[in-house]
Amino acid sequence: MAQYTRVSGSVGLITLQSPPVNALSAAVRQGIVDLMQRALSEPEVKSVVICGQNGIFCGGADIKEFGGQMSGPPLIPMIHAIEAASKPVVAAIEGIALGGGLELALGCHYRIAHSKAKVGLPEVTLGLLPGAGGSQRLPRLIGVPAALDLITTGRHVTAAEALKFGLVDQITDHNTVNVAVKFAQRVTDQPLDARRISTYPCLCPPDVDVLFEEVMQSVRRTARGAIAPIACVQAVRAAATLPYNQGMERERELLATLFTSGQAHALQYFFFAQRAVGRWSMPSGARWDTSKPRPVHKAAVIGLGTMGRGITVALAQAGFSVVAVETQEKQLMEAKQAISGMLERGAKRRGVAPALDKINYGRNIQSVADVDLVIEAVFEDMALKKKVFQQLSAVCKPSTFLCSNTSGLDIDQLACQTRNPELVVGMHFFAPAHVMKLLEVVYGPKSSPLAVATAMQLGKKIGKVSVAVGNCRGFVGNRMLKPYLEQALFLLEEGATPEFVDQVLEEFGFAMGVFRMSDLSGLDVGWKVRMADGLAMPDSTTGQPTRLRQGRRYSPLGDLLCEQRRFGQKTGRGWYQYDKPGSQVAKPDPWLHRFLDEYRARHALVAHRIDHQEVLERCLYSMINEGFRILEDGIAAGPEDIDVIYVFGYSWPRHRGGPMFYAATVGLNKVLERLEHYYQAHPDVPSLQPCPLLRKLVASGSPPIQKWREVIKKVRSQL
Ligand SMILES: CCCCCCCCCCCCC/C=C/C(=O)SCCNC(=O)CCNC(=O)[C@H](O)C(C)(C)COP(=O)(O)OP(=O)(O)OC[C@H]1O[C@@H](n2cnc3c(N)ncnc32)[C@H](O)[C@@H]1OP(=O)(O)O
Repeated sequence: MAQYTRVSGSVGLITLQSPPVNALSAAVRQGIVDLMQRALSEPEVKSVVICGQNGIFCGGADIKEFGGQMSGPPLIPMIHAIEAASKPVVAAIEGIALGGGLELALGCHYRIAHSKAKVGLPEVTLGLLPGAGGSQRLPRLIGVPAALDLITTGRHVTAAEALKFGLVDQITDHNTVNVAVKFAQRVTDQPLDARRISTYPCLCPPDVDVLFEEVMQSVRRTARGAIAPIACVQAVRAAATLPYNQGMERERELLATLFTSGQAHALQYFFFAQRAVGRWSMPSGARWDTSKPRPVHKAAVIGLGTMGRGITVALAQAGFSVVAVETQEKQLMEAKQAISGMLERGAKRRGVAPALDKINYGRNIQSVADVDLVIEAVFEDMALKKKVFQQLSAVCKPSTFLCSNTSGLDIDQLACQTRNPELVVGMHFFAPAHVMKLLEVVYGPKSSPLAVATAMQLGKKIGKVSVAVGNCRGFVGNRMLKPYLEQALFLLEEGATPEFVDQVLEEFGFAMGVFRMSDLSGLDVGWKVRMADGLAMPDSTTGQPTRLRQGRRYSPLGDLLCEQRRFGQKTGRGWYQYDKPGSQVAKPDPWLHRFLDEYRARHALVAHRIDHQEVLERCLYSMINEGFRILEDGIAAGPEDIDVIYVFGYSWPRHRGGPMFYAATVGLNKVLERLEHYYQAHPDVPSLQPCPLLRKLVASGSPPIQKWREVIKKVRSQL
C-alpha cells in the first residue's frame, strides 16, 4: 500500500507502506501507480517525493510473490511512467533502497539519501538480475565499471559511496523527507529531460571489451556454477552496446531465463531459510519467541589455539570485554601477538580503531570469576574439557553460562561436570572463527532455553548465522560429513582417484573437493578421532579384517597415509603433493596412485570405471540420507537448519539451496531409489540404507520442502 499527502502546499508525498521493509508488493505497486496519477493530475502539485514509512525506503520487489502468480501493475511500466512524468519526482532514501527499491529510485529524477542509508542491487544473490531497468540505468548513471561491480556482487554501498559514484544527488544527516520536500520545491521549474537516466548515453571506458572479458572471466571463476552473475555481466554489456530499448529487451530475456531457473528458486528458498533459523525451537517446546536471553557484557575464552584466537577476535570486534586465558606462557605470548595482528588487520580493512583494549589476557583460570559467559576452546579431548568445566564451575559466578567450542563431543558429559548444567551449551565455531559465518549452538538434554537464547543472541551480535541443534556425535554438520567422507574413500578403493572425485564435487559447486579439503584441514585430525574411537588400529588389536570395523565396511586409507606422516598441506604430502610444507597448490601425486594400485591389489579389489554420476550420488545422497536421520531424531528442527549449516559451514553451493533442498530438487523418490540401489550393492555400508523418514516423505507424495515439518512431526510422534 502507499499513502498520499500534500505537503508544503505544492509537493505530493507518496509514502510506501508495507512492513517490515516496504517491499514492492502488488498492493504497493498499485498504490504508486494510482498516487502518481493523482499527483500529476492535481494542478496545485508541482513536484512529487517518494519515501517509505518507518525510516525505510524500500527493500525491493516482494520476494514472497516470486513463488506464486504475479498480479498487480508490473514494475517496469510503473518506473517508466515515473521517469516520464511531467513533474519532478524525488526519491527520499532512508534506511535502504535495494533491488527494485533502488530501481524505483533510479526512475525518479533526483535521489536524496540519509547519510546512514545503504543502497544496492542484490538481485544476483537471489539468482536474478536488476530486471526493472536497473541493469540498463545504473551503467548509464555511474559508468560501466562501477555498475558491473555493484550488479555482479550485489553489495550494499553506503550513502557516502553512492554519492561518490553519482548514484545519489545529495546526502543529509537531517530528516531526509523534509530535505527532499525542500529540494523538490527548488527544482519545480527545472527542465526534466536531462534527469531521465534512460536517455543518457552509457559511460564506457575506452577498453570496454577488454573490461567485459576480464570481468566475465573473474565472475565465471568465482561463480562456482551460478548463472546469475554471468547474466548480470551480459545485461550490463547490453547497456554498453545497445540503445536503451534494445538493452531493456535483452534484460527481459535474461531475467526470464533466470526467473524460471532452479538456481533462483534455490537462492530465494535460502534467503528465507537463513531467516528461519533465527526462529529456533527445541523438542521440549521452548522457542525463540518465548525464551528471553540474558545480556552478556563480559565474556571469557579459555584456550588460545587457532579457534580460541578467532573467537576472541570475533568477541572483541563486536564490542565485548573479553578475558582471554591460556595457561602456557609461551602460547599466551604467541596468541597475544597473533590476536593483536588479526584485530589490527581487521580494523584497517573496516576503517575503524582496533579493539585491542577490549581484551585482558591471563594465565590463570581464576581471572574469569566475574564474567557472564565463558567459551572453552581447549584441545578437542573429552578428559581435558571435563577438567576445564569442573574448574570453571568452581570459579565462575553461579549464573555464568559455560559454553564449549567443540566440533562434536557430548555436551551432556560436560554439563554433568558443573553445578548448573542448565547453563551449559555447545558453541561450535568454524575455522577461522572470526571469519566463518556459521555457529552451531548445541543444546544438551539439560540445557535451558535461557542458555540457548543467550548463546543464539551472542552469535547474532558477533555477526554469526547461528543454528540451534541437538546434542549428538558431530551435531549436524560433522555428523553428515562422516558418510560423505566415507563414500569418497570407498570410491578410491573401487577405482577413483582423489583428483577425479574432487573435480566432480568442485564442478557441482563446492569450493573444494573432499580430498583437497581434507589436505587443508589436516588428515591427522580425523586420524586421532578414529584412534580414540578404536577404528584406526592395527588388525591384531581389533581382531577384525582391515576393511571391516564394528561389523561394517571401513576404509583405512586415511590412516595408512597418516602412518606415513602424510598429514596434508602442513607436511607437503597428503592426498596430493605440494611443493613444500604449507604450500596450497595441490598437484596429483604419482606415489599416491601407485599406493592405491598396491592397496587394491593387496585387498583383491578390482578397480572399475567410476563416473560423475556415481561420485555425486554416493557422496551426496549418503550425506542427505544422514540429514533425514538428523531430522527424524529431532537434532535439527527443520531442513532449513541443515541447509544453512551446509552453505555457511561446508561450502555447499548456495545456488543449490543446501543438501535437503537439493534432495527436493532432484526428487525424493529418485534419491530413495538410488540409495536403495547403492545399499543393495554395498549392504555392509549402513549409511546407504534409506532412512525411514525419507521413505515416509516419498510415501506421502514427496511434499514441497516447506511442508516437510508436518511429516516429520507425525514421524516423531509415532516414535
Ligand atoms: C517468465 C517470467 C519472466 C519474469 C517476469 C517476472 C517479473 C518479476 C519481477 C522481477 C523484478 C526484478 C527486479 C527486482 C528484483 C528485486 O528487487 S529482488 C529483491 C531485492 N531485495 C533484496 O534482495 C533485499 C532483501 N532483504 C535484505 O537484504 C534484508 O532483509 C534487509 C532489507 C537488508 C533487512 O535486513 P534485516 O534488518 O536484517 O531484516 P531481515 O530479517 O533480513 O528482514 C526482515 C523481514 O523482511 C523480510 N524481507 C526482507 N526483504 C524482503 C523482500 N524484498 N521481500 C519480501 N520480504 C522481505 C524478511 O524475510 C524478514 O521477514 P521474515 O522472513 O518473516 O523474518
